[in-house]
Formats: sequence, C-alpha cells, structure tokens
Amino acid sequence: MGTVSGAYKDVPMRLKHVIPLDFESTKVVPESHIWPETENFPLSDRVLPSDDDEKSKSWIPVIDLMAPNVVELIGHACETWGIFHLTNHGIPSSLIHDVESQARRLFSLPTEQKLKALRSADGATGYGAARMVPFLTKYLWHEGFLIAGSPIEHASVLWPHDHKTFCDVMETYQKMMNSLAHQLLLLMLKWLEVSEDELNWKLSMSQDALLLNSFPACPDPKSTIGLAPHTDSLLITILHQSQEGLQIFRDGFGWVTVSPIEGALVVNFGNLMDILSNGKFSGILHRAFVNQIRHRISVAYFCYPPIDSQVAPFAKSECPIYSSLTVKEYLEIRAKHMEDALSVIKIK
Ligand SMILES: O=C(O)CCC(=O)C(=O)O
Ligand SMILES: [Fe+2]
Repeated sequence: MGTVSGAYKDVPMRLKHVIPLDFESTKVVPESHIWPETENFPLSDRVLPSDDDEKSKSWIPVIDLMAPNVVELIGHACETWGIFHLTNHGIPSSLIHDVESQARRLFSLPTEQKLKALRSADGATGYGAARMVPFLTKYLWHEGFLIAGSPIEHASVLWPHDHKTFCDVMETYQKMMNSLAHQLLLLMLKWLEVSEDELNWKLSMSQDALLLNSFPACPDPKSTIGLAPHTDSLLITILHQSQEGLQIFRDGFGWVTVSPIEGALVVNFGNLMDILSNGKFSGILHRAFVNQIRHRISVAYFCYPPIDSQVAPFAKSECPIYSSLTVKEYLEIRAKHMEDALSVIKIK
C-alpha cells in the first residue's frame, strides 16, 4: 500500500526549502526570516499573549471524552469552532512527556548531526523545514521531523547505537493516538449521521504521520513566525503543546491564542475532513508564534484514510461542494497548490 511519502514524488522541493536555518549559531534574526508587518499578520495581532489568555482558554471548548453527551459536545465544537481541547483522552501523561523529551533530545543535536537525517527533496519523512516554505515569501523560525510508520531509518542515522528508546516512545505514541483518532472519528460520524459503512475505507485502516515541531528560542520573536497561517491537510490533527504558541484565526476576533491546558490535547481538522463532511467541519486557519526564552516543542499527530481510497462528500450531502478523488490525488493537489488545494477541487 502507498504511503504519504509516495505522494510527494512528483513535487520535489528545492534543497534550500528543505534545510532549516542553523538556529544554534544564529544570534540575530536574518533578513530571510523577517516577516513584513503587513503580511498575514499585522503587528498588533502578533502581540504575545498576556491577560487575554484566560479569555481564550474559556472560549475554546474543552471536552471530556468520557462525558455522556460527548457526541453533541464534539459535533457542536466541530461545527462552530473547528477546534477543541480534549481531556480524559486516555493517553498517559508520562508517554506525552516522554514524546516531548525525545523530541527535545532530537532537536538539541548539533546541526550537522540533524542534517544527516534530512528529508530527501521528494520525500516526506525525516528532518527538515515545513512543506509550506516554498509557498511563502519568507522563511520560518521552525524545524520539523516527520515520522510515518517506523522512525528507525532516520533515528538510526541520528543515534547509531542509541535509537531504541526514541523509536519505542514514538511508536507507542502513534499506536495510542491511532486508536484515539479512531474513537474521535466514530463520534464525529455519529454526529454527522453517517455510518462507517458509507466510508470507502475501514476506520481501523487509517494511516498516520507524526510531526515533531521545534521552535527554537528567538532573539526577536516579534519579527518572525514559527509556522505561517495554514490549514492542515489530512483528516484530523491531534496536537500536544506544553507551551503557548498556537493561534487560530476567528472571524470577528482576529488571532486567538490557544493556551495549553494541562493534560489536554488539541483537536482540529484538515482539508480531507472538509471534503468528507461537505464543508460542515472546516479546517481552521492557524499559525504558531515563537518566543525569546524557551525552545518550544509541539507534536502534531495526523490521521488520514488509506492513500488509494476515495474521499467524497458523504452520500447524504444534498449538494456536494467537492469532487470525489483519491487521497493520493488530493495530496498531489495539496503539494502543488498548498492552501488553494480545496478551491481546486471545489465544484464551481
Ligand atoms: O505548533 C503548533 O502549535 C502548531 C503546529 C501545526 O500547526 C502543525 O504542525 O500543523
Ligand atoms: Fe497545523
């Protein structure tokens, strides 16, 4: 069966877009990473979070996975917010802690070591800059490491004799997140009144990818950005962040900080969910800012249907707004058009 990596074969990236900045030896934000104030985020919106935090915490729904009315809570949050905090999710906090500390261990390696695991120009996994980079006018204060399946290939390059703990932790996390994503998808389908049989694939066959994000401490955080505004591409994203950095764009409010809640994970959607739900569950525009003091790590788990399965608006959708296509076809469109991918497949 194909994987997410195969989908990028026809859209190779240029090496300069794959190699992150050498943050270790950078003491001043270089011109290449200084974002103009007007682009995507006016300076006033970039003010680092302060007393607004309490407000944003209470705005974004916090959902207990064990709540008796969890279907309604999730359905409502999905339709009105497109993002929510999830508590009581069953992922042990010790495992989340281990994932973060292994990610920190990876990103703390010397630059030349990390570059040994550099993602290939036409590949998806390994160390490198975000896939959105070629579509931007400026570079990002960010480096990532994508795992799809086993991380052993790249981990054994980084730590020839000492990669077992890293691999075990990441694989355990992927397994547990896969079953959590499965549960969440079932609840979402229930709300949308769609049975699993209507899907072109078995939920238990869902594929996944784990993206470790690193945002090194930045000498001038207001001049640059960690991740530029984007929507995610796959079905659902389950994010762990232990420090502030995530912001969502909310019509009428502008950028709202999604402050981490102890023990909670953040759930949002990618474009494939937009297609399946015929626009009911829409991917939220979000971005990540950086800070001057701490090296921030976030861990994004992405889930998607098998690459050869067909995605289309559910049969119940009276007036489908998206064309049907395979996951592979969608990923190719996304790789070429990035944020405009959905408009390419929208039925005019
Ligand atoms: O670091 C974050 O808060 C956001 C990460 C993210 O948006 C992504 O990995 O797609
Ligand atoms: Fe994202």
